This record gives sequence, structure tokens and C-alpha cells, in this order.
Amino acid sequence: MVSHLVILIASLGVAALALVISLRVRRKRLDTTKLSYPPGPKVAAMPILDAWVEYRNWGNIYGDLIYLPEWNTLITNNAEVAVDLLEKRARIYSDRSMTPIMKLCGGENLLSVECYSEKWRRDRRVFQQTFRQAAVSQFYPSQYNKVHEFLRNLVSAPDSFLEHIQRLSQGLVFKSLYGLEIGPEDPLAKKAISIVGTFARALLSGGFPTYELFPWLIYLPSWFPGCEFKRVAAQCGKIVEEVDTVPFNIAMNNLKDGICTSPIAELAVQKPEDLQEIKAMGTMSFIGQGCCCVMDQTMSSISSFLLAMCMHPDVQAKAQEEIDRVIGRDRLPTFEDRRSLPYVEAVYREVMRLDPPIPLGFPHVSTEDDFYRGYHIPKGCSVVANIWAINRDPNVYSEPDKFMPERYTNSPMGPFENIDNIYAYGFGRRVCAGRYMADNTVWLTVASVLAAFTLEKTKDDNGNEIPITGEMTDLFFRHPRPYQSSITPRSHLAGELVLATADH
Ligand code: HEM
Repeated sequence: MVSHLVILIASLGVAALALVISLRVRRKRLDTTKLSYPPGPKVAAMPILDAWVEYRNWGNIYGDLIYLPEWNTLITNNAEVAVDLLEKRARIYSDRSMTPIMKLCGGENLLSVECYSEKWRRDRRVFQQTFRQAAVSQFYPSQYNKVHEFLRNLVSAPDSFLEHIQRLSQGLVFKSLYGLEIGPEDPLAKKAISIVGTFARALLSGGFPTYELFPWLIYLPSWFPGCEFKRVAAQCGKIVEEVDTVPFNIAMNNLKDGICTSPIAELAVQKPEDLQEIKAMGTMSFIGQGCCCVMDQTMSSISSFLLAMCMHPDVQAKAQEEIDRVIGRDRLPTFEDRRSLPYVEAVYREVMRLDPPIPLGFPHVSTEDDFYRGYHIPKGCSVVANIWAINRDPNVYSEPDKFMPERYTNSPMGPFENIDNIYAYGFGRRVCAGRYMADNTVWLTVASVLAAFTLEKTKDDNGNEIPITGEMTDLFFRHPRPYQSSITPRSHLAGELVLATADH
């Protein structure tokens, strides 16, 4: 009798539990159906040129979440939303979309476009070992070497400053990772440059419109009308493969022959089990970030800085006064000076705020259905954080379009905020893996140029200043359009200091 009672009570308990669970599941299902997608415009084609401006316009109409069902794309112009989704919910917002076209481009081996997978984790781990904050001081010697070479080039041929920036940013990755002296004239460097635009197109919705409208075209031969995109993408893939092997093999041979060593070759010898990931790290730095000529992010930031200094002589003078006061005029800045130069830091931060080199970042793709602020965000959705607009949010930045470093020196946090607050480097688990190195390179260039040179608008034959429009490019990677600038040593001593760096 007692045992029957126990069984009865247990059964009732199980039934009650099942009822509660099923009610919860049902309620959740009902909730799901009640939830709708965020609002957004109906567009047949995604904007390509200055897309970040159009996205901001949409935000003014639809709010913080803009959803385009035809493209399964969610756009936000708001930092809180970007952080909520891409950082706080990084577990489900860290994928990339590996389309067949991206595969053809060779994207499967590139950390920045790889899917969120075990392979990505391994590649990223190897990358981080070399580029994490505690390890980047190993690049200091190469950074001094290349930044000082840049300064010398500015003394000898100031008008070619854009070429010099390119040489700096390309040369740095070759030197610091492979121990190689390779300039922009090198055929491999030129090839790498030629494919960056293709990657940019493959990354964003609307980049290859014919293929996106008719995805089955991917199965037809490239000579078939409308299939030209296949040839472009396959060519890109071939170059990625070349870049994957050529500098790596040279570095390994140099190590074997005792000519020179390099972090990448040493790592490959120490950890042969990680060979693929180590090679991928080199390729990623080379193609993705360090060697992209006009579109490279480091180059873009330095070019934006020079432009800003030409356009804002008052800011330039204030930063130079700080450098003269803190470190004097008889040496160039070093990394040890950084914390003593708050205004210079603020100038760097303001460049990164106003001119993020990748205004829309790289889209993060969701791996599960999600619910946020009462809306349904479907699995597989491309989430685009409009960094350009986030950095110009009038609720956060007063006079957001104005170049005003004082906003950092006057803020309670001061200018030395965590680098994670520089949205130009992206968000969450996919945040820029080379940001500590990039941050050091751009800062050292900013401080060194300010210490040694005066930047001004050029003058015509009648002595009138030639105006600078400050125009920027309008595609995926954003950088200043070519402009003229007069760059001269601040004094005879400054010129000599710069030239003397050749002896170090
Ligand atoms: C001023 C210079 C740079 C800027 C503004 C920049 C910005 C970015 C951004 C916005 C992303 C995408 C982040 C996201 O998905 O949320 C990214 C990814 C990445 N960046 Fe940078 N970058 C710079 C320089 C570099 C350098 C010098 C390197 C390497 C040496 C590098 C390596 C990478 C890698 C490997 C990724 C892919 C990370 C992943 O998907 O897991 N970056 N970068």
C-alpha cells in the first residue's frame, strides 16, 4: 500500500514537471511567434559607395536595429547594441559567412574571414601568441627601424609621403615577422595589393551583385557570360596561395643558411605541429593588414593623421608644445614616453575615431536564433556594426564631426583608455588580432612625425595655400584620397636628428 502511494506521488511529480516544462516551451514558442524582426527598408541592392552614410540615414528612420530581410543582415549605428550582441553574446555572434565566392578567393585560410570553428580557434591562438599585448614588444626594434626610415624618407623626398607610408606599413610586417627587407616595388607585394579590393567585395553584401542575384552561376565556367567574377576570385585565390608560401620559404631558408632568423621561422622550428597555423598567421598579416598599399589599415590611419595635422595647425602646435616640454628637442620619442604625452595620445585616438580605416568592420554572423530588445534575430544573420557612425554618435561625442583631441584630455577617463574602447579595431572574439602591434606602430609614427616635422598646406606659385578638401575614399576600406602637403623638418637640429637614425 505504502509503495503504491510512493509510486503515485512520484508519478504526479513527474507529470507536474512535464506540464511545467511543456508550458514553458509552449510559452517560449508563442513568444517566438509574437516577436518580429527589427524594422528596416526594403532594398533590392545594397549601397556600395559610402554605405556607412546610408546606414546612418536608415538608423535615423528605423532606430538602433535595422534589419534587411532580403539580405538577412542586421545593421546598427549604436555602440551599446554592438557591444551587447558582438561582445556580450559573442558565443553566438562570432561566425563569418564563408560563401563559395570567398572560398574561391582563398578565404578559408585567412583568419579574418574564416568561419568560427576549431580551425579558427587554432589559427587565432597561434596568432595571439605572437601578437598579444605582452608579446608585441618583440616588434619594437623593427618598429623603430621602419618608422625612422619613414622619417628619413620624409626629409629626402617629402612630396612622396604617401609612398613612404606604404613602404613603412608593408615593410614592417615583412621585417618583423619574416626578417625580410621587402618594399612596395617587390612583385609579391604588388600582387598582394591587387587582391585586397576583391576581398572587400567578397566580404560585403552587394559586392558581387550578379553572383548574389544568381548564386548558381558559381557552377558555370568563368568564360560564360556574367561569370567574369569567377576568374577574378580564382586569381585572388592563387595569389593567396603564393603569399602563403613564398616569404615563409625564404624565411625558413634564411634560418637554415644562417643568414638571418625571424619570429615566424623560429616558431615553425619550435612548433612543427602548428606549421599550418604559423604559415596562416604570416599570410594574414601580409595580405590582410600589413601589406595592402592604398587600402592597408595602418597606412590609412597614418595618412589620416598627416591630413588632420595639415588641416588643424592649432592641434599640431599644441601636440608639439607637449613633446618639447616633456621630452625636449634633442631626441625622438620612444615607447617609454607614451604615458607622459596625454595630448599626443588624444590626437592618435581622435584619428582612430574620426577615420576608422574599416568603417563597417567585418560582418559577424550569428550561429543561433536570438531575441534582443523584443526582436527576433535569425540564425545566419550578418551583423554589421557601423563603426563610422558609432564613432560620430552625437549622444556620445559633442560636435562629432570636428577633429577635437581635447574631448579625450577633458574626459574623466582621460586619453589612456583601454584599447578595447577603440571601436576601429572591431568587437568581441573577432576583434582585430593585430591591434596591439597596429596601435604601437600608429602611435610611434604620430609622436615621431610631430616631434620632427611641420605639416602644412602647400602653396602655389603666388604664395597662396592650395586648399585640401579632406576627401576620403568611399569603398570598404576607407582612406584619404591623394592630397598635397608640405612636410619640412621643424628645425635644422630636427632634420639632423632624423638623419642620424640611419647610424643606429
Ligand atoms: C590601424 C590598423 C588596424 C585596424 C584599424 C584594424 C581593424 C580591424 C578590424 C575592424 C577587424 C575586424 C574586427 C571584427 O570582426 O570585429 C580586424 C580584424 C583582424 N585584424 Fe586588424 N586592423 C589593423 C591592423 C592590423 C594588423 C597590423 C594586423 C596584423 C599584423 C591585423 C590583424 C587582424 C586579424 C588577424 C584580424 C581577424 C581577426 C579574426 O577574425 O579573428 N590588423 N582588424
